[in-house]
This record gives sequence, C-alpha cells and structure tokens, in this order.
Amino acid sequence: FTAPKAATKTTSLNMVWGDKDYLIAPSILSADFARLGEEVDNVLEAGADVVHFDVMDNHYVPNLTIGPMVCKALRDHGVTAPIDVHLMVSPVDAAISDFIDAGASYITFHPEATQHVDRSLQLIKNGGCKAGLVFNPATPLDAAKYVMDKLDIILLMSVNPGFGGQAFIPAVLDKAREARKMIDDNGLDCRLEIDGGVKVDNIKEVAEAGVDMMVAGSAILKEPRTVEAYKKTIDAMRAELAKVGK
Ligand SMILES: O=C(CO)[C@@H](O)[C@H](O)COP(=O)(O)O
Repeated sequence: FTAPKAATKTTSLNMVWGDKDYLIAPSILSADFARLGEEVDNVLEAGADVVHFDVMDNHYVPNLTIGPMVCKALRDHGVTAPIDVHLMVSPVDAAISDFIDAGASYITFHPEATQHVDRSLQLIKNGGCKAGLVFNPATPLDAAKYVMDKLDIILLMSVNPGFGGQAFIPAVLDKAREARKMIDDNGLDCRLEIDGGVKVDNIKEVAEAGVDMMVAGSAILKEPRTVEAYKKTIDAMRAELAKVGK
C-alpha cells in the first residue's frame, strides 16, 4: 500500500471565507463551455464570490464533466477567486491531490464515495484547501459526527447530483436546520452550503434555514450571458438575502 501523495499548494488565493455573511457561488456546470474563461470572468465581475466547479465521473453520478486540467486552465487564465470543487467521483483521493495541484481552494466530496472519510478530509487540509462533506438529499448527516473538527464546509445537495436545472427538494430545508444546529452547538467554523435548484424566489427561505453559501447554476448562468444579466440575478439574490435577520 502506498499512501496518497501529499499534494502541496503553491498558489496564494483569496479564500473569501469569513468576511461575508453569505457567499454566492455560481455553478459553471451551466456555463457556455466553449468560452469558459470569459464566462467565469463575467460572472465574477457581476459580483459572484466563488466559482463552483462540478466534477462528475460517469460512475458515482451518471454524467461526465470537467477535471483538474480545466481548473488549472482557469487559474492560468487569471482567475484568482476561490474555486469550490465539488467532487462527484469515486474514489476520491487521487482526484483530491490532482485538484490541490490544479489550484482548487475548497474541495468537497461525498462520504460514501471514499472508504476513509477522515483520511480524505486530512488530505485536503494538508494541501491547504478548505475541506467539506457533501450529503445527498436522502443521506443523513451521520458521517459528519466524528470528523467535525476537520469540516470547513457541509454541503447539502438539494437535488440528486448529476445534472443542473433540476427542481429544489424542499425536505432539505429540515436538514439545513439540523446542520445549522450541529454547527452552532459545536462552535464550528464551518460554512453551510446548498446546491441545486436555488433561485431568486427561494434563496431567502434557504438562508432562513441556516445556509450561508449558495450554489446556483441555471438561475444565474443563462442567456443572454452578459455581465449585466448575471449582475441583475446576483443583485436580486443579495437583496433577498439582505431581508434575512442574521
Ligand atoms: O452539483 C450540481 C448538480 O449535480 C449542481 O451544482 C448543479 O449544477 C446546480 O445547478 P442548478 O440546480 O442551480 O441549475
């Protein structure tokens, strides 16, 4: 047995971590991949905080997307914003090392996709990235219990993973309240992220359930694909979030 190589981080990235109540993270799954660099520049110029990067392997989920080469290409293109890599792959450790080398800022994975959750989290943290676990809509939060000290992010899927543009599953709001309580009761410095079906008209309810990092793909990255249009949606989301009493 050879332990997974300990990747090291060479880039110094703006982590945009505790300095905002809410982070908005557009999912580039809904970007025009033929001009990805420009799309990412535009959505960041429009006010996004974080770039959400969905990695699918046609094994853990029934879809195939992008890998570490594309993450590195965005860094080489000049993207300095945090890149939030959501691994929908199994196994995860080799991908973790590759994404650390490629310039990821945050890396999350599904606990059932690795045999050794604690080891995989440690691998991410050793690489200088924020680490998190992702829970599918029907998956309870149990896997978080004994690794809480290593969690920077709990990501709740509010759709079944694999595709953008699906409808939000409202039962996840109860899980969000449960996760928020777990974070607060244990005094964790942990972001609660949600992913799937988030729109202007439900983002306030999501925030009221305790979520503070919002992934939104098809609600933001859509035609006419201009900075102005992206800004209009992101501003509308922030206006909804401003109504939430923190
Ligand atoms: O990880 C996933 C899907 O598996 C998500 O990041 C989606 O890409 C979110 O897209 P919308 O539901 O916001 O369109």
